[in-house]
Amino acid sequence: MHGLTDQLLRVLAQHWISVSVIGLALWLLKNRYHNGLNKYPGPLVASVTDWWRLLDVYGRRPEVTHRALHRKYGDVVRLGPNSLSFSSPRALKSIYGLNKGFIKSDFYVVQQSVAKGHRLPSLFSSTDNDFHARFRRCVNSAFAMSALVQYEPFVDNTTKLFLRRTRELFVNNPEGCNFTQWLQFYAFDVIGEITYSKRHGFVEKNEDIDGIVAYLARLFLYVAPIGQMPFLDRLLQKNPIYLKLAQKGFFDVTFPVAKFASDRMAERLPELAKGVSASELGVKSPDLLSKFLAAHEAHPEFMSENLVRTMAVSMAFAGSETTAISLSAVFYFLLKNPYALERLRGEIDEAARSGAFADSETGLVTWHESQRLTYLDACIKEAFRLHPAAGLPLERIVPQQGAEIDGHFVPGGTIVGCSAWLIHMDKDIFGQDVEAYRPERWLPDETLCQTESGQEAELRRIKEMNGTMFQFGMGSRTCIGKNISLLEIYKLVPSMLRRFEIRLQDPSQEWELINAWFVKQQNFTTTFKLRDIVKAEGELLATA
Ligand code: HEM
Repeated sequence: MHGLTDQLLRVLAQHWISVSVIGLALWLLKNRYHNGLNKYPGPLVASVTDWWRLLDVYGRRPEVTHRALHRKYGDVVRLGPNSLSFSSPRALKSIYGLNKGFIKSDFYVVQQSVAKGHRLPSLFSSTDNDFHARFRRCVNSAFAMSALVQYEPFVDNTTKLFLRRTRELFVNNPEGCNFTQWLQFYAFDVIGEITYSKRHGFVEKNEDIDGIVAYLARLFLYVAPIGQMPFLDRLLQKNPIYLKLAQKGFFDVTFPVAKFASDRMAERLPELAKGVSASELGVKSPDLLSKFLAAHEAHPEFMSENLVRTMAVSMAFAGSETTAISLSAVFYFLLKNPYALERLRGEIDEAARSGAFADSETGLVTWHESQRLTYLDACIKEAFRLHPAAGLPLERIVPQQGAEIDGHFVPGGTIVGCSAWLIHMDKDIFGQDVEAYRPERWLPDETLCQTESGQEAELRRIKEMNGTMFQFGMGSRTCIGKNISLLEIYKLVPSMLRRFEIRLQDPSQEWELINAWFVKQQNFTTTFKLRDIVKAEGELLATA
């Protein structure tokens, strides 16, 4: 026996290079034929190793690659040994439909934050469906459409401040404004105010408070590629040795937003324990933190203080960059398409003249007022369609028994996903000119509405487009903050257009995109001039 082992070791020592090459070849072959996924087309290298997709995402424009691959290979593309991308809206219900048993992949685990060496699964990053369902039930009502009325005063405060600061800092300033960053400052302050009744102070100071924006940008640049091979995270940021040392207090890498959340909780918890009500504490209208704390009181066995903190921090993580990117997209496409800007401004001015807006001093538009602006709605939807914030497939793992997706049986354990960057390009749903910015696609075509059947067909077409939009995800993990972000966007865009003449500093310049999970715009510099706010006709007569 010993003789045989010695002989084997001697052969290995002599031929280690050939043995390694054969081992590697076998491993690559195993990957290639894994679970029978070799029948799906895609780049050869992608089928044998996840390094292909890691490097692609590291290149910062994976959505461009994904589009090119689907154009070449069709509706299903293999992006890794165990990973498939689906581009047809037909796949959405199978993957994201309720009670289908799919779970989020480890891509999301890489996004879990760590506090004192312990991982903190959040509503966003948890891969446990039962934990998620319980968590979501505890906090869902805080995000309902009916709760929006309570948050509008918070959004109003920050929006008025934003309008004032834009005037002070950027009107007639030849240096222009880094608009994406400025909108991100806005989104951070709104979320701060809605969550804690307190802003971080980005807009007041026009600076990246505590380096939060820069921290988030670095974080996403890390999680996007590393999330393609999540085991690397256990060697890097979530290395067990590092986590152990952090538990023992050798490091404290608390994210500045987590510190802000902890400080606000520390202000409230002892007082609430003494029976002091939120309003006595100066919380004007119920903010998100007071709702999360109420959930903690109602379900102390589940909704721990830690979960309250995690939820508060998630608001900034999930709700600032995404909203700022979407706002930037709305403005950018308008500025690049003067006919659309003209038409939208016409709609807003017309509404102002007819007395549709209560405020003619600051230019602020209420949520309710914004809902009557149909062309505004079309411009926002078209920007969402052409520039969805999330730039990667929303990965899910197929349940053990396998599943039928868009006519294909996919074995259990396979990672599958759809990206809004592909879904929104479906010509059958959105029209042959999907590449073009055309807000009119969201409005009934008057020439086709001459007959009742024509009108019905137009309404059906628009309903189908609305039902296919994927910028907020779908199903049980759909964006919980959707209504809050819509509140911000539908108010800010018309308010800014009433108040300012906004121009691209260099009209010929295109923005640059960086897809680090969220597709952030760079090089989007604008200039501002003050506009006279259009007043209601009745108001003009009264002052004449
Ligand atoms: C235009 C702005 C926004 C966009 C485009 C957006 C996009 C998304 C998407 C695509 C998902 C689903 C991710 C997945 O299935 O993998 C999601 C989930 C989520 N979003 Fe948003 N989001 C936006 C604004 C917000 C805001 C303002 C908040 C907080 C106030 C927020 C909080 C969350 C949370 C907590 C989740 C996880 C929900 C769950 O798994 O139950 N988002 N968002």
